[in-house]
Amino acid sequence: MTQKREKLVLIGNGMAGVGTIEQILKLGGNYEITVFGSEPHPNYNRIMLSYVLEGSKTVEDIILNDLNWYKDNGITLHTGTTVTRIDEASRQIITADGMSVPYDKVIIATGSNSFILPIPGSTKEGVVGFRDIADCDAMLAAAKQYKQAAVIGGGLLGLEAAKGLVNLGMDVTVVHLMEDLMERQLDHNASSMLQAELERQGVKFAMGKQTVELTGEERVSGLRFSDGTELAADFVVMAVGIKPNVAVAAASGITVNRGIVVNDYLQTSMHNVFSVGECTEHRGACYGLVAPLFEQGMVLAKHLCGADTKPYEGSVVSTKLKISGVDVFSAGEFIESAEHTVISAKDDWKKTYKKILLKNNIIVGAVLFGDVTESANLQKLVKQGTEMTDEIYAELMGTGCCGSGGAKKTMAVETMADEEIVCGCNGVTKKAIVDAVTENGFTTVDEIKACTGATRSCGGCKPVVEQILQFVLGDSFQQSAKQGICTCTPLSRDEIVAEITAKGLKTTKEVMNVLGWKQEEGCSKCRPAINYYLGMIAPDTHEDEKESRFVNERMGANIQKDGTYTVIPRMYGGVTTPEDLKKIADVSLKYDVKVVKVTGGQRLDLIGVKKEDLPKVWEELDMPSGYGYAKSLRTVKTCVGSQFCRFGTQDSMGMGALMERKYERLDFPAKFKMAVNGCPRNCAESCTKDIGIVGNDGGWEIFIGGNGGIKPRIADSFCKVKTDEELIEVCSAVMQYYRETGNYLERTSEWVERMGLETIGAAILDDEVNRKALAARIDFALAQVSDPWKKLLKDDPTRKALFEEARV
Ligand SMILES: Cc1cc2nc3c(=O)[nH]c(=O)nc-3n(C[C@H](O)[C@H](O)[C@H](O)COP(=O)(O)OP(=O)(O)OC[C@H]3O[C@@H](n4cnc5c(N)ncnc54)[C@H](O)[C@@H]3O)c2cc1C
Ligand SMILES: NC(=O)c1ccc[n+]([C@@H]2O[C@H](COP(=O)([O-])OP(=O)(O)OC[C@H]3O[C@@H](n4cnc5c(N)ncnc54)[C@H](O)[C@@H]3O)[C@@H](O)[C@H]2O)c1
Ligand code: SF4
Ligand code: FES
Repeated sequence: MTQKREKLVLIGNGMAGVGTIEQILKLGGNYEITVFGSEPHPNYNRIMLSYVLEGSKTVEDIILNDLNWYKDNGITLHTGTTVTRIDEASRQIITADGMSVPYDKVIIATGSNSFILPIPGSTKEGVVGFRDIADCDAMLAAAKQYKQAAVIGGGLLGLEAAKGLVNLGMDVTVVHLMEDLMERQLDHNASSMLQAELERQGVKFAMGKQTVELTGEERVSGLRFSDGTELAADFVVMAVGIKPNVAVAAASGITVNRGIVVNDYLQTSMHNVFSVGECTEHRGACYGLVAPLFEQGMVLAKHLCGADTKPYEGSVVSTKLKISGVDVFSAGEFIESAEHTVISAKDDWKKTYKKILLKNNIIVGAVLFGDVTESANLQKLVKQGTEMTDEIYAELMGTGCCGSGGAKKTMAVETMADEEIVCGCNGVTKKAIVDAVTENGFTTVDEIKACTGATRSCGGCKPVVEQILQFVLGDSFQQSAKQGICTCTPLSRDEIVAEITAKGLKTTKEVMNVLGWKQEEGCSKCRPAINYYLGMIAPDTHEDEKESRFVNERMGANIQKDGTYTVIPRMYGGVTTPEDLKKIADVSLKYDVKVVKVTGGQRLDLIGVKKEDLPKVWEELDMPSGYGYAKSLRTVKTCVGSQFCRFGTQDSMGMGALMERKYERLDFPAKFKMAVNGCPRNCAESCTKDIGIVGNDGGWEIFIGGNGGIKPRIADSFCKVKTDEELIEVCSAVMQYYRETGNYLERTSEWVERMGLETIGAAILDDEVNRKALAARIDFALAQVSDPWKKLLKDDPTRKALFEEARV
């Protein structure tokens, strides 16, 4: 006779609750599981909402367990269903919509709610917290319609929200109560360095301000502060902390304080009812970060499965701000007092800061800014209450002899317990990583990420994951530690390019075969990259492999949400003629183009062309493609310049058109944008372009490495030239050097940072022979390119296969 399974009900479908269920499943717990969640989504990674807002991830990307996972594990899931109370007498869970479900055991994991300041105006339209997908959607929508945002609260959440809104194009002011940002994690030094860096990235600050009212009619229009000053804002995000959500527990008669009170085995005051996550109060502490929640979940899962477990004794927390270009870390105690011994180093030139606090020679806390390479190590030392020694000091402060660091670091992971969580964001233990190496043969961080989830969120655990790999793989680590371009190969980009050149490899298949790819067919990461490298190395003989290109490049147009495409005809230098405009209008009317949009690069974008109409549209336009989809020169934006403008000293329109004609159609590692301006007023915004050109001092100034996208970067001034010929030679050399040394998909903004401006200058400005050779090589490559549409329109079979049959 089979044993009757106990009914386990989870209230709260968030990271802590579902993390516990995952552990129970791993331990083979024999439960019939039901999950209730108020949100309409399956379990997702709340941490990554900051990336959704920033635009680097979508909601789909952050789903941790999709609906199939629940089904596959026999879990009954009720989304969009709020539990109101637990009826102990009848052992039933009662929901707001009248459902009652029997239980044997219950886990409450209802998380927290955003704390909304109880001030007049806080319920006005345009005021949100930042907690869930719905809040994130509200912020994304507001950014499209409104421009002036205020984020109240300069903690972790407020700063990540502010940076996200800046990326969305809003003018953002962080309003902070204290004089120091993140005062719960950072000391004054780190805090001011952080503020300076964020100001550089476009965030504004109003410090030491207490908001007493949100003004406006129905919609918020501003903030009023206690000192009588005001700030205009048509959108307000409250990020002033969280409030544990104890509603279900309180309504059920369970003891609550700030959170739901539990003992060391996560038991509440009600028999058979447990609690984990942000809603929980353990030994007087409520946590607001995921690492402690996973630690709680691990103890509870073992307890519920009858496995041996130590009691939960509390957690030491550490934080990492998820804003690119801002490296800040804090763990344990961070404000010094008389009982502390302080070790610190501040470097105003490198903009780095390190502070370590000792109490009776035990490492009790640390703050890092700028260089966080020691963060994982420090986190562990603080957590274990390690005594400071000469060796550890040398390791942390970089004063030891070189060569011994690696060994010491692996010693640190060697002493780590198997069950210790390495990746706080995803609850991955040391054992899970070791198993992924020993049982599955994985050898790289990427493979560990795909298998276990470690490093998938904030990335803060990557150094420890690397150290574990080093520890388990020993001598063979060096070979695998260098990251391949994808999981199909341990070879780096440079090694692949060298092998292709040395062995004269001709096709992606050949490269994969000869260089021993783990997956015969490669993957979507390596195939387009190799196709690019092959074309860059042998522009005259390489046969472009359409099947290795991304869909937009195969189709020669950008696919849209609704499955239609956009068509961008080339307009050299952003200049057109009445005849071309008429052609565009006629074709748009004939093929029912829904919207004609002027792009940021001064082109016309015909949006909503059906796939089967694409060849006819191009045929009838009879204009070159603007390559709006390609990893090649997109546009050369120009200002009016000396032909018409009163200030113009150079012919920017003429030079822009010349440049666009010269460099169009050639493949680059990533998309490439240019601008040409007639004078330093810079109306066509050279500073955010891969190459920006500005008429200056009777000649031209060349800027490189600018970017206005997700990771904005102001271009660096590269050099000044006197003549048009010099201008073209330098631009040609920069482009070819980028083509030859850039990683596939690496924008020039990243390339300049990686290579260093000095290296690029040495290769191009200081070495005339090399400059001329680079310029000659790009001319040779340019001589091989042709209009793809002209070719395609004559190639019936390809045209049919691409545009008239179902697959793309
Ligand atoms: C934007 C953002 C970024 C963050 N970044 C980080 C980070 O980088 N690092 C870090 O460690 N932490 C970060 N955090 C905090 C982290 O996300 C939380 O600590 C963690 O998600 C809490 O998990 P939880 O399961 O306890 O609560 P939650 O994730 O809040 O889950 C609780 C769930 O229960 C549901 N629920 C509540 N009441 C009921 C009810 N009565 N019936 C049914 N369902 C109910 C809620 O709708 C919710 O879905 C971030 C938080 C946010 C908002
Ligand atoms: N990278 C990360 O680890 C990360 C990112 C986002 C959120 N989170 C977590 O999410 C939770 C919420 O984050 P949070 O930043 O809102 O909480 P928080 O409590 O860490 O910070 C709130 C901040 O708001 C300030 N504040 C309070 N009242 C204010 C007022 N009236 N006006 C202006 N400022 C005021 C406080 O001084 C404090 O610095 C926290 O638990 C946090 O740890 C973590
Ligand atoms: S950048 Fe100078 S030349 Fe060009 S339009 Fe502006 S003011 Fe005129
Ligand atoms: S600790 Fe954040 S991804 Fe691992």
